[in-house]
Amino acid sequence: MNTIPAARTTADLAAAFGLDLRAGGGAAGAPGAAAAESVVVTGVSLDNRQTAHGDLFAALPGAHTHGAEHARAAVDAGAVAILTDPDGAARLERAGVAGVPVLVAGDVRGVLGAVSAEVYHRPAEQMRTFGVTGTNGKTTTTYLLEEILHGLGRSTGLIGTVEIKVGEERTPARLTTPESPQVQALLARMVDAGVEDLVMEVSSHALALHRVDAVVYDMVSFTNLTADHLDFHGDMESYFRTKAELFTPARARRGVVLADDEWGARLAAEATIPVVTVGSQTPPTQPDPDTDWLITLTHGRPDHTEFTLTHRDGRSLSTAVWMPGRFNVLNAAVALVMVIEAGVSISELHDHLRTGLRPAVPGRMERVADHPRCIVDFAHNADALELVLRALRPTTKGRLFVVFGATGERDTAKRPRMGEVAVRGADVVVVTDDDPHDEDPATIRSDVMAGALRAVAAHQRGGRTVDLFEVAPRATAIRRAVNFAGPADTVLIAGRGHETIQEIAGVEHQLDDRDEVRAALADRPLHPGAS
Ligand SMILES: CC(=O)N[C@H]1[C@@H](OP(=O)(O)OP(=O)(O)OC[C@H]2O[C@@H](n3ccc(=O)[nH]c3=O)[C@H](O)[C@@H]2O)O[C@H](CO)[C@@H](O)[C@@H]1O[C@H](C)C(=O)N[C@@H](C)C(=O)N[C@H](CCC(=O)O)C(=O)O
Ligand SMILES: Nc1ncnc2c1ncn2[C@@H]1O[C@H](COP(=O)(O)OP(=O)(O)OP(=O)(O)O)[C@@H](O)[C@H]1O
Repeated sequence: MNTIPAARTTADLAAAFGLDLRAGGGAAGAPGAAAAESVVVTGVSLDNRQTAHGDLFAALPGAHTHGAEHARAAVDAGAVAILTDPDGAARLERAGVAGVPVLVAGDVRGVLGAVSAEVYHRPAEQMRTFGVTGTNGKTTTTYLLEEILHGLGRSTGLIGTVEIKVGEERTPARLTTPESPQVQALLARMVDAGVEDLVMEVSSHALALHRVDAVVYDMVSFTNLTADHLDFHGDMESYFRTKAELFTPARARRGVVLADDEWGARLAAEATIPVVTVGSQTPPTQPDPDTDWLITLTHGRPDHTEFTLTHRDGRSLSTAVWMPGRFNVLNAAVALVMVIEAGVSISELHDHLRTGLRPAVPGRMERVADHPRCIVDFAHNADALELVLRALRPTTKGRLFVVFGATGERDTAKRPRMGEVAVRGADVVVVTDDDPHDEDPATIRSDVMAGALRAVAAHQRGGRTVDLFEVAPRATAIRRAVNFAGPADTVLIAGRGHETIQEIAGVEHQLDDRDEVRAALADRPLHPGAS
């Protein structure tokens, strides 16, 4: 619900965005031309199931349907005007949808962000905005940023994969970056709730699908780019170019780029906004001597890593991040540099940094139990899986188990690669289901197994043994791994993190990896350990 007095007439919107205003498509019962011009719009929606009274209903062409097919239902739900493309307008006319004015644009997605921002009174301009992009690390970095900003006494709002937070109010998220009407409505609610800083994940889908048009972030960051979402982007080059769009003046004012990988280095060189670079000097990567902020890992402990961040000009800070994995130091460094480059001095951060950063990120390296140590993580591509296994190895006294699968109807190329890295990094590999969606789970598992088996064969030649199992359903796989593990072992359950719904053939099943671990441990009296 938007409590900002959003109000724009259809004539205002038509004039501002060059839209063709039609009085109800000429159908019987349509308002006259004058009436059509003065209809007041108080919100925007693009799904009839989320339409409220006073909304402009954006009827978009989609991969499955045209929103115009749902316009009648949207009007019944209270929509007072429709924004669509010429095809949509023709559909409305054919279906005899009447009674509300129709605004026509050549490319509805192309104008929707700006239209939504206008209807909600451009809320992004009324707070400080931070956006984070990258294949991995967006969610973690946003929670780190939120923690740092809270430490400074700021009131924050957060939009990301796990949840949406407006002040104290928390709602589970459906997309990493919502569609533009929801983004603008949320931002308006945040302004209303007194939020000073917005912290938000910006996915590559969001950039390609215009979900954050009309938001010019004050500070953006890039964590990394690795193979994922190639079903949508086609190849790494176009995936990179989509992400790089965030580092242009139309979308952001300043940026922070983690330049450890070739993509980061290239982004820093090609960005058309001022950017600072962050780099680490831990082997195997060597930072560019021109790196602005250098990360040095000082002490790796089982639960936290201490590190120092030094600017070329001599400024320096030391702190720790209480999440396992070198990659979480990088996430923490990016979050800190974003805040510092936004104008906060290191001395202002001092008290907070003394205790280190301890964000509670649901389903990200979340330690669910000890003896065996059971960790639930969201690693769902080959790079993340490899890094997580590498991060857990030094603190695993016994064997390292991994239970994971791959998502259905998404990037199929990553499946065998995930199988390979699991075998390379773990001692016991259990391949199971992730979210199959409408794809046959057995086919997905066999794609993952193909890579895993190749890697097992290679390892055997090298004299190392890895136990490989295929177990479904997922709850059984978790149970087997937990039962089989000894107290000194580590069991990583990867891929679903915070998620609680598993979709199989259109049916949603309740499944929370963390609950499954706890249940399995509860049935294992010899090795109690659930925390
Ligand atoms: C590939 C993609 O992003 N698709 C998005 C696209 O779906 P689509 O083209 O299939 O839409 P459609 O189902 O044909 O519907 C067309 C229009 O009719 C409307 N409609 C449809 C049915 C109905 O009953 N009523 C109705 O009004 C829809 O809202 C839509 O506006 O438009 C829909 C609504 O506008 C989005 O919800 C949908 O995201 C889907 C759910 C999705 O899964 N997207 C993922 C891939 C995504 O965006 N992921 C990124 C990245 C995450 C990461 O980094 O890991 C994210 O930001 O979440
Ligand atoms: N900087 C990083 N580099 C590589 N891997 C990382 C990094 N940070 C986190 N990861 C791994 O990737 C997983 C996803 O992390 P996170 O949720 O923070 O990223 P994300 O970009 O939000 O992912 P998604 O867009 O899929 O939601 C983590 O569970 C961890 O395994």
